[in-house]
Amino acid sequence: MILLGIDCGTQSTKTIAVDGETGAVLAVGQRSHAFVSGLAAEAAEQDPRQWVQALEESADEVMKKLGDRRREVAAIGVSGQQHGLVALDRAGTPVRPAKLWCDNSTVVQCEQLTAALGGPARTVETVGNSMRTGYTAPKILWLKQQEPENWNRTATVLLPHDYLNFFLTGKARMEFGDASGMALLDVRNRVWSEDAIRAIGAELWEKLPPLASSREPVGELREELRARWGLAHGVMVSAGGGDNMMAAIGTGNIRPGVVSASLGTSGTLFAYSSGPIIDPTGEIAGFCDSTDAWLPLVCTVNVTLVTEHVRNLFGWDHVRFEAEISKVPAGADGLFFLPYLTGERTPDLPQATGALSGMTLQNFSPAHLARAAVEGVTLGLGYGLNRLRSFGLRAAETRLTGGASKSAAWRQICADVFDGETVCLTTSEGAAMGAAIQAGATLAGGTDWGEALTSLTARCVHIDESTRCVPDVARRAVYQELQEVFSERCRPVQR
Ligand SMILES: Nc1ncnc2c1ncn2[C@@H]1O[C@H](COP(=O)(O)OP(=O)(O)O)[C@@H](O)[C@H]1O
Ligand SMILES: O=C(CO)[C@@H](O)[C@H](O)COP(=O)(O)O
Repeated sequence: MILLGIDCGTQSTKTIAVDGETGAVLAVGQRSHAFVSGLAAEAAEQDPRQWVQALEESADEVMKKLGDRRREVAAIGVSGQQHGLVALDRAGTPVRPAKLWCDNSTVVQCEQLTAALGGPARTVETVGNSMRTGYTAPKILWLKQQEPENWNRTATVLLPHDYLNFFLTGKARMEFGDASGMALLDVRNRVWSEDAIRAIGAELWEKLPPLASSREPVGELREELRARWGLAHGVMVSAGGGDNMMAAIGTGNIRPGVVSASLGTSGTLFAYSSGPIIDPTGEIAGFCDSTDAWLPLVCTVNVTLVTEHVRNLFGWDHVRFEAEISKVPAGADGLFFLPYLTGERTPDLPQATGALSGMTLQNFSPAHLARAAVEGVTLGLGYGLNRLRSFGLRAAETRLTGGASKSAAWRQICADVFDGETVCLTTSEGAAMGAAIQAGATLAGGTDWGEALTSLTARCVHIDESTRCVPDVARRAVYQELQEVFSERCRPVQR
């Protein structure tokens, strides 16, 4: 039995084929997507049709590598960047590009929705989350206010992974995990919040697809795609979920006592919880996971968007970037980079800008700037980790996944900043792996679902001991001091 996991991240879509018996990754395919260009600085959009093309082409690549074994593909799971607004017309065509999780153009709509729900505290009470520009509810209100014609043409509102499920099966549906990131779901009870929907407009009810358990399959793969990829009949598509929900599964974060961090375009830290975790400040997102439990999570927007920007400024490849940051000591000889190049979600600073300080003739160099950038974004994650820890969400080690977890120097900086060991899994594609595992559990179905999830995770998810990093006493002391400097300089917005 072969399971396909597809992860539509912000920068690319990856498809992996996993042997359901041995847990081995048999093939990987990847295609990039781009942001829409020429938008205002605070906007971030992508054309959902690019995701479809990237899915098709990355899956084509995987099928080619699988050869005759493609006939063993039994199920597909889809993971997707969270929160993006995909608005479809009656024919199932996007009415406009998708506004993404890192789009900060909805500050006004966040304020309006927060006021309509009775203020910040009542908002968190109602949906388990505060209104953040990253979430979907303010994007929906923005569409209604700014583009009424597109809003009137919108028949169905979906999230990125739901849209890909729709492409694969022809069925529009949402599941609890990704839906919890809309700030429209009462996350405690996993039902739509009537108050939140009323705050946008009653017509939204008709535009929301059915909402179901993350354990329920969406349907069967469409015949046209089955034939294109040369698969057997009856390939099942599972519910899938947001990329962090899927990365939780793909890093073995399906029981209490595990903390994972994803270093993708965004930085996220999350932990499985058997009950809802609601942070009155909204800094910890009170998300559901995609196994019908919960996934308290902290997300920072400025991670590889910042380090890639610096890397590109100097025209370095990743090997050179790694070498440059490795030759600068912890603390970058006093150069401090507050990394808010694109606003920030945690803390709630959607209109923040970045800052460099402590420059001297000695430290104002490309290598120092690169090191300070990595340190700045990692301190941003450290701020979030401390918040999770204050809610008792702790682990002996942090499991790292996502593109930047391939950097050994960055992994060590994480261990030193987090003051705890870090380790990677044998595949850095945690979200795609989680999607494949969820697909396998859904094949087992019914009362066997949980057991199948556990045994598949045991077969497929393995710690790579060669990547383990242990905090160094001297560097840890440097970063503890810098973590305090960081907390002083980032001031959350008071609403
Ligand atoms: N060796 C590396 N060192 C640092 N960053 C890396 C390395 N390899 C990949 N990355 C970064 O990882 C990011 C992509 O990670 P990924 O998890 O695929 O993101 P997403 O899912 O958001 O598209 C890119 O910004 C890329 O620069
Ligand atoms: O907004 C969030 C989490 O709340 C982001 O984590 C997105 O889900 C994008 O993920 P990556 O593309 O960075 O993996």
